Amino acid sequence: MGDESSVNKMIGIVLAGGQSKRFGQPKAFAKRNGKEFILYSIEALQCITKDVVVVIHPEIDTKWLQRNQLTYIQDLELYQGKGPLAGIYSVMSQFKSEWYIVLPCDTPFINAHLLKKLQLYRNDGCEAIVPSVHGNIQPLIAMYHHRVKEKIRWHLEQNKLSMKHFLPSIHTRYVEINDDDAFININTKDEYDQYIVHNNLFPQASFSKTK
Ligand SMILES: Nc1nc2c(ncn2[C@@H]2O[C@H](COP(=O)(O)OP(=O)(O)OP(=O)(O)O)[C@@H](O)[C@H]2O)c(=O)[nH]1
Repeated sequence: MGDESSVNKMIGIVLAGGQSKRFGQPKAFAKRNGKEFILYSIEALQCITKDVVVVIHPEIDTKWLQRNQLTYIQDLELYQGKGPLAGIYSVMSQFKSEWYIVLPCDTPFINAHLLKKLQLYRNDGCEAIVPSVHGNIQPLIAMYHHRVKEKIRWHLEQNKLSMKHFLPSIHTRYVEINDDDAFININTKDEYDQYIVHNNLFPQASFSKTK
């Protein structure tokens, strides 16, 4: 991955460095239709780019990742525990690319079609392309230009870790997307029962507000 030119290159990032506290076990490996949640994210990204990096929590068992021949790292030590910005920065600082396309590990209804829509805006001169669904922005299902790397570092250093506060500091293009199910993320066992076990999707679905 490292020695190709970074121009026009796209790297996929799967954020799996969270603690899954509300879920009670690593939600990346919870399953929908027999398939791990994280694999839905990986496969959607693989439709866009062959270069996908998974950023894992230190306690995740890596055997599954190795079996599936996936590239994975942990958050840089300095920024561990600092949330999604730490994951994005950790990949940006180790894998060179022009653009990075980010997904969380807990959106098992995600699809590549949505990601392809975001890509259409990458020549707009913007630094981030972020979907909005019924007014809820989704910065963890988004694209970031390599230019924002140092700004992310600054936010990490200042402990300004909220994505919602980070986005206004860069040139962000918001894209309204109405594929409601694609944005469903699973945080709790109740949500797992509702969306996965009972397949109780939109219009009942509610979208997690970004921290
Ligand atoms: N690399 C990295 N990813 C993170 C970090 N914190 C959260 N994420 C990921 O960001 C996504 C959204 O995070 P949350 O929904 O809050 O997940 P979580 O932190 O595991 O869940 P809780 O512990 O219940 O808050 C998930 O895919 C997480 O794995 C982090 O510090 N580093």
